[in-house]
Amino acid sequence: MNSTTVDDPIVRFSNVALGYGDFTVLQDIDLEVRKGQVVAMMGGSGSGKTTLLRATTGQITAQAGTIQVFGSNIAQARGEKLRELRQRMGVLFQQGALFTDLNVFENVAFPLREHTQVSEGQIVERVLDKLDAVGLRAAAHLKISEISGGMARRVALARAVVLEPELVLYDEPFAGLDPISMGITAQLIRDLTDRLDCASVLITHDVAESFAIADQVYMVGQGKLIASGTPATLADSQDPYVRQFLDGQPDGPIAFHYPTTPAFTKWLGQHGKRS
Ligand SMILES: Nc1ncnc2c1ncn2[C@@H]1O[C@H](COP(=O)(O)OP(=O)(O)OP(=O)(O)O)[C@@H](O)[C@H]1O
Repeated sequence: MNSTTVDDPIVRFSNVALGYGDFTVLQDIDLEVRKGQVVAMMGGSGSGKTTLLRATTGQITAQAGTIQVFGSNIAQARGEKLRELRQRMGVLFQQGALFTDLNVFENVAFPLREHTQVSEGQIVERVLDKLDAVGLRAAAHLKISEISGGMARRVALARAVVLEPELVLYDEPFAGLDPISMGITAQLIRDLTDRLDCASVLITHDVAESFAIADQVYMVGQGKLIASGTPATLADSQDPYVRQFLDGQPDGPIAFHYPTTPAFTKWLGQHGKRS
């Protein structure tokens, strides 16, 4: 069994192609995520960010190339091995749905009760510690209906890290938040990464928030990796795609039209038309 050493990246994509059926969304992807890093994976709508996240968790397998997570080829991991790899990851989904019939404390305690045998005393300690990290220790007793949307996001964040994962994946962590909550969430992600010494991957299109906390940025578009580097390097880039994305310009190389896929061509053919 492979296992990571200090120098190994936590996630490594080598010449990876990803897609669905005969539709390839992204190809020639090389990327690395290392311990202690916050890595932002950015790109326009439909560019393949969520697809990258699904590939990292092993929900989809690469059409080409290899994806290593914690030193293991995720495509070859099955059953117990896949479960073990996934237990080392925390995922914060965009709709980080909380259990509305449980209070804040019980929501965060849930993964501990499900996946560990730790004592009740340990549960109280660990849950309060994570709630403290997101500034909600004193909200432990509240019902989910009694907290705001921004607070709910922080509870979901505490729940995503309560098992102290080595890798945390955030799917659009800033979506739908007001500017202040966005800034707080970004800083929380940075602080939690440093505090747990884990790696964090953000799937996002929010430039300001992710650039403020990321060590490394990967930008996807036009079916490939368009740019990678530190936020400062990307901010200086003159690449037209990078500029259009960072400056939010409506006109530029980023396509407005959804690309024609084999599945669409087939569908069109069934309607007596050609693309
Ligand atoms: N299950 C699926 N089956 C077929 N095609 C899919 C599937 N999921 C996503 N796609 C396609 O893959 C491409 C990339 O989608 P993805 O969700 O990864 O983009 P994204 O960058 O996360 O977009 P957004 O920011 O809008 O959420 C899109 O063209 C999408 O239609």
